Amino acid sequence: MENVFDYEDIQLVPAKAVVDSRSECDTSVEFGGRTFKLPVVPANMQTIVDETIALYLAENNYFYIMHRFEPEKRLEFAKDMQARGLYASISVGVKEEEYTFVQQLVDAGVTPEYITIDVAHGHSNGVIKMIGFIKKHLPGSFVIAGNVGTPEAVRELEHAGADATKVGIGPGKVCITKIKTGFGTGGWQLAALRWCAKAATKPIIADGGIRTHGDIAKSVRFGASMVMIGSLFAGHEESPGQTVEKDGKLYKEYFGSASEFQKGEKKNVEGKKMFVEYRGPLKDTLVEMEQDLQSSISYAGGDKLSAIRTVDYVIVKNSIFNGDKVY
Ligand SMILES: NC(=O)C1=CN([C@@H]2O[C@H](COP(=O)(O)OP(=O)(O)OC[C@H]3O[C@@H](n4cnc5c(N)ncnc54)[C@H](OP(=O)(O)O)[C@@H]3O)[C@@H](O)[C@H]2O)C=CC1
Ligand SMILES: Nc1nc2c(ncn2[C@@H]2O[C@H](COP(=O)(O)O)[C@@H](O)[C@H]2O)c(=O)[nH]1
Repeated sequence: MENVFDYEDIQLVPAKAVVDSRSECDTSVEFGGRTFKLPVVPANMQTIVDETIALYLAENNYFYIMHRFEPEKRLEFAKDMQARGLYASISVGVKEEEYTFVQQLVDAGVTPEYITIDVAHGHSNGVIKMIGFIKKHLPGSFVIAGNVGTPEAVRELEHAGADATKVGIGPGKVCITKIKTGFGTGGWQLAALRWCAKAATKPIIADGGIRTHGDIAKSVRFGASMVMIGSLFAGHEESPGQTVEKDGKLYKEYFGSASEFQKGEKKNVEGKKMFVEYRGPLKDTLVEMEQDLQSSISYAGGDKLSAIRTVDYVIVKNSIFNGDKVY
């Protein structure tokens, strides 16, 4: 693979504006038959999303994916969202009990609008089998499968019936997969996204490694329909992680789904726990993301998200921050 780069190595090249105000730019995206305000989804992790946040996001036309770490709550959650006239979007794993859970959904007559198969190594027979099972028994669900990091994996999961694939092995902020195993897309996530997107015939979710709002535009440029973000969503008032105070400053807990903390045991640990700075209300960040993306669209010379997909870019190799910090 030639041209290996990551988010900080790329700058998008401005084109002449066609709008008189950034507010004219439309950041909405169609994904799985619905239109959402932003091409952004908070990570399906226990310190990022809970029932309250999922409800807020669905009610306000944002995409969400509920995590799978309180498995017994999922059926009622899906029923409750649909009873409110909202879409249900849940996660599953691939172990035997997850087949029982999918069967429970079928027996209860509940078809979640979105089901995400959420495992570390998505290019596997276990995931292919689960895609087939869901597609057979809940054909109305839009199935997102991951995580993967190669075009072969994207093709194979699409071929198995996945409606979208999720790309990103190890670029996450609380990820230690790259250190513990030597594998993954950490350090070249944007190039991996581009590589996978070239092979994809269905939407791709870019997952992990987003450190600034500009990285959302870059993900869209390199083929993402949706961008999954953990760390930038961890520090909010509503974020489910614990709030702690240190030297008069507030922080929120953020831990990996494969951390010892999440698993409750030291077995195949590929994640860590950290604290991120408190950032205030979630809705303020969502508004700021929308405004920043509107600005990106205007720099792309258009008034819709699709304008970003074709802009020129340059490779600037790790130099754009020059020691500056964004937050
Ligand atoms: N995006 C990323 O880079 C990563 C994300 N994660 C997140 O951590 C959580 C836990 O993930 P995961 O451990 O997969 O979930 P599970 O513990 O539910 O494991 C899923 C199944 O896949 C098997 N499995 C896990 N890793 C591999 C592998 N490398 N090769 C073959 N089989 C494997 C497991 O068996 P067994 O445990 O016996 O091996 C198990 O049967 C998920 O939310 C996932 O998204 C974790 C690591 C990387
Ligand atoms: N290798 C691991 N990756 C993990 C773990 N828990 C979650 N994740 C992935 O990280 C992204 C979020 O990344 P961020 O850079 O936006 O913070 C998340 O969506 C998962 O794909 C883990 O324990 N190990």
